[in-house]
Amino acid sequence: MTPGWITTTLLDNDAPGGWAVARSRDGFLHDANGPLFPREWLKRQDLSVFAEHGIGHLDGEPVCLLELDSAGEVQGCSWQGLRGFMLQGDHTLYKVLGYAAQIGTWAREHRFCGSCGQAMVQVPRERAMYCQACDLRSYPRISPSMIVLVTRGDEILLARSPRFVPGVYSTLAGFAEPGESAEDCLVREVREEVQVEVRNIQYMGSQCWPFPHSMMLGFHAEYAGGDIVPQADEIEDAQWFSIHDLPPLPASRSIARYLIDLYLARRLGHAEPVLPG
Ligand SMILES: NC(=O)c1ccc[n+]([C@@H]2O[C@H](COP(=O)([O-])OP(=O)(O)OC[C@H]3O[C@@H](n4cnc5c(N)ncnc54)[C@H](O)[C@@H]3O)[C@@H](O)[C@H]2O)c1
Ligand SMILES: [Mg+2]
Ligand SMILES: [Zn+2]
Repeated sequence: MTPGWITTTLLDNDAPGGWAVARSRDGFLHDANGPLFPREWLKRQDLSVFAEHGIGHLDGEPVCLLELDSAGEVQGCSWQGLRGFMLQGDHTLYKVLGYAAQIGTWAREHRFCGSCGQAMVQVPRERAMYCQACDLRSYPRISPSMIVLVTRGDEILLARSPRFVPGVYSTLAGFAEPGESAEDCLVREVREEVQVEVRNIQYMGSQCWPFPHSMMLGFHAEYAGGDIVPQADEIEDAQWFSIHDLPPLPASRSIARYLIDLYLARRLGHAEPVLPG
C-alpha cells in the first residue's frame, strides 16, 4: 500500500471495489464518516450519474468520481460545497475533492471540440479529450494567477473585494493574461487594483486553488510608491495595516493567509508557517 493521495491518469471503471465521491451542483455528498463512500454501495443509490471518472488512489485504494446531473437524496447524507471542505476537516480529503472537482468540471466542459463542435473522445491512458477530425487534444485547464503581499516595513497592504466575507481583508490577486510573466501580472494587478508601485518581488510558493481551476503563484513585494486608490467595482476598500493591528484575515489554509503569516513570522522572529499544498 502506498500511503497518501496519488492522482492517476485513468482507472478501469469496470474493475469493482474502491472508494467513490459524488458531486452535484450542491457540492459533494457526505455523511458522518466524510465524503468517501464504498464505490459499489454508492452506485446502488438512486443518483442520476452523468459521468464516472477514475481519479486516483488514496492509501492504495482506487477512488472514482460520480458526476451527477442533480443533487439526489441519500438517507443520512447531505451535500457540502468544496469551500466547506477546504475550511475544515482532513486536508488530504480536501485535496482528493479539489482534484475531483477540477476533473469533473473539465470533462463536462470538453465533451465537444472547441474548434469544430464534434463530440470528443477520452484518450486512452491519458487525461485528455481528443477530436479526431481536428487532431486536437484538450487537457485539464489550469489558470495561472498571482497573489502578492505588498509590504512597507511594519505595515502590509490588504484589500477587500465585495465578494469577501464581511470584515475580511486579504492580499491582492489576479489572473495572468497572455504574454505576461507572473511578475508582469503582479505589477499590472497591483497598479490596477490599488494604483501602487512595487519593487523587490520575491517568489514565496504556489498552491492549487480549485475554485474552479487556479494555480496561485505567491509573492512578497515591497512598496515603491503611490497612494492607494481602490479600483472601482473590484476593490471595496484597501488600506495599510500595522502588523500589530490586523483585521480579520483569510482562511488559514489559503496561500493568502500563508503570505501574511510568513511575513509576520519573519518580521517578529517567530517560527515560519508551512504552506498547505
Ligand atoms: N488561494 C488564495 O489564497 C486566493 C486568494 C485570493 C484570490 N484567489 C484566487 O485567485 C484568482 C484570481 O483572483 P481575482 O478573482 O482577484 O482575479 P482578477 O483580479 O483577475 O479579477 C477577476 C476577474 O478576472 C476575470 N477572469 C475570471 N476567470 C479568468 C481566467 N481564468 N483568466 C483570466 N481572467 C479571468 C473575470 O472578469 C473576473 O471577474 C481567483 O481564482 C481567486 O479565487 C486565491
Ligand atoms: Mg483581483
Ligand atoms: Zn474538432
